[in-house]
Amino acid sequence: MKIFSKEQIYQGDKITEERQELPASELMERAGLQIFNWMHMRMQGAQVPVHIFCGIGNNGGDGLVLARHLITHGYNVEVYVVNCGNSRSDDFLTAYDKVKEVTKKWPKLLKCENDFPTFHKDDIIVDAVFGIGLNRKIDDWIKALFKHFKASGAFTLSVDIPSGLYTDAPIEDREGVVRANYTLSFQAPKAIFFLPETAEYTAQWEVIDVGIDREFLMQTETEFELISKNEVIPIYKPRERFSHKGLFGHGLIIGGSYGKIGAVQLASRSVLSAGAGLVTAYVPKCGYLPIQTSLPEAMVITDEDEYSITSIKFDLEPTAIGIGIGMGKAAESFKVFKTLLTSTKVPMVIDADALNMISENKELLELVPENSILTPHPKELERLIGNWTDDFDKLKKTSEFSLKHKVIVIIKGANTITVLGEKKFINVTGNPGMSTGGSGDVLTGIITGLLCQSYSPVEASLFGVYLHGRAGDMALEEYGYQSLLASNIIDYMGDAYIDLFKQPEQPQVEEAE
Ligand SMILES: NC(=O)C1=CN([C@@H]2O[C@H](COP(=O)(O)OP(=O)(O)OC[C@H]3O[C@@H](n4cnc5c(N)ncnc54)[C@H](OP(=O)(O)O)[C@@H]3O)[C@@H](O)[C@H]2O)[C@@H](O)CC1
Ligand SMILES: Nc1ncnc2c1ncn2[C@@H]1O[C@H](COP(=O)(O)OP(=O)(O)O)[C@@H](O)[C@H]1O
Ligand SMILES: [K+]
Repeated sequence: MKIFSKEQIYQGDKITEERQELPASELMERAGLQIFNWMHMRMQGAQVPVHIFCGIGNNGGDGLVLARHLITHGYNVEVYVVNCGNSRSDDFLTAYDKVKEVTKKWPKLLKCENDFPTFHKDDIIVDAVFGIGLNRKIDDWIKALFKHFKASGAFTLSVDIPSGLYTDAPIEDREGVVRANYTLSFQAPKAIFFLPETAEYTAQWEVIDVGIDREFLMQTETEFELISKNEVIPIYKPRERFSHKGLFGHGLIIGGSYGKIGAVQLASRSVLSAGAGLVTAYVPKCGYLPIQTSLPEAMVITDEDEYSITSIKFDLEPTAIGIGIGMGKAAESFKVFKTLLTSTKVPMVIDADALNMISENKELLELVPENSILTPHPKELERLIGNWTDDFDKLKKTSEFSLKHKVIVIIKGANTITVLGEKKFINVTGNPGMSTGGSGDVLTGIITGLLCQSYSPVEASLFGVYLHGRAGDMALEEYGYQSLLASNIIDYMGDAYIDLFKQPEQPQVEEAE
């Protein structure tokens, strides 16, 4: 699903109004009606007090249209206009007049803290103060209003985005943002719903279809894209009846050191569970017995050294290589890693200590083969690209890094983001149960296994991250957040594959009437 920028959303509105020859306020009417339908379906006429807080732009206008429908359907509604300036939008004014036609109880004007109403924790707050048009720091009294919402404990529904968040920019004041229990976002979610510094304000979200021009939606290229089942199904390569293991590649996992052989076992097993035909683990001598015993399906090549990787010599032609897990950063390991980078042409996943070696010796970046996949967690990313001021700065610097070195960077975490040049793909699967040692090794193995099966580096990255998270989500149901282990993610890889075609995903949009 595409994620549009603020400018693209305004452009989409304009194009839609022109192409569909819409009367003024029609999109706002659709927006308000859709939100009403959403609430009406859930509330079924319940007389819970609904407090609707409207700004003076179009977000506030949406709130007024909603208020009008709730009032005409007999709901218990209080409407407030948060008087934050003098520039009331035309559509806001139209919506305001229409509310006055259906009730004698006019919206209450709020100008300062003394005007704040009291509400009960069982009431409902609708936040239609600011949408994507927020363009500067909010006044202290509006910040106090948002704190007042939070202190009430009432369920808070935000229209389009939680008020106080910028659509395409970092947060300014963490207290000056509405904490929404639910956000109904028009046409597409916003990138801020998924970034570490802003995701907490949108506990749950849903998309409302206001009927933006389909051609515009299809043809507009976006910087961000959300990757869920619908996006990965077209990537999946079905198996032919007469296929054989030779078609599915041979993965080579290079890593491990004394006490960290398990990482290679996890990654190698993941290569196979992702579907590769063969896997070989390249480990120090001390890894021979553990891997042969715990993973009979794998082949093992050992280094000359007992405890760490000091020479990478193999007489096989791997289809893809995953390197770095549990490898350590010994001087010899660095030397052979450098040699491998200059000599290999096969697609590569570079993780953990291999990333750290690059960070400590930036000249290695010149040698990293084009389209290699780097899989840093945030700490490893910081070592690679330097520190950042906020999420947007981080993504900008990662894009620059990706463009400069022609690599794919997978920023791991909740909502893992795959960065390919300017483009950012946000993954939706995965859960905090996966915050456990070894789950990154599993991801490296899965992506290596997909590269073995002729998935392109970008396909392997997106599909791998999706499957890894999905398997983690399915494992969660059996193990729970605390007890989930990295190896459980591998156990559920089969279910994650089967699940792709099990139930078609329900579209996350409610059709416009
Ligand atoms: N396709 C769609 O997505 C559709 C979108 N629609 C809706 O339109 C919304 C966008 O509407 P919008 O452009 O009017 O902006 P909005 O968010 O109401 O805020 C602007 C107002 O706030 C003010 N203001 C700003 N910052 C401020 C501050 N710090 N402190 C105080 N004031 C501040 C600003 O004042 P000004 O800068 O002009 O002085 C202006 O008055 C969008 O989120 C969605 O809800 C639907 O109606 C139709 C389909
Ligand atoms: N809260 C979370 N939600 C979703 N995925 C998570 C979460 N925490 C961790 N993960 C995933 O688990 C993996 C952890 O990787 P990493 O930190 O490298 O672990 P390790 O080094 O122990 O193997 C990443 O793929 C990350 O996206
Ligand atoms: K809002």
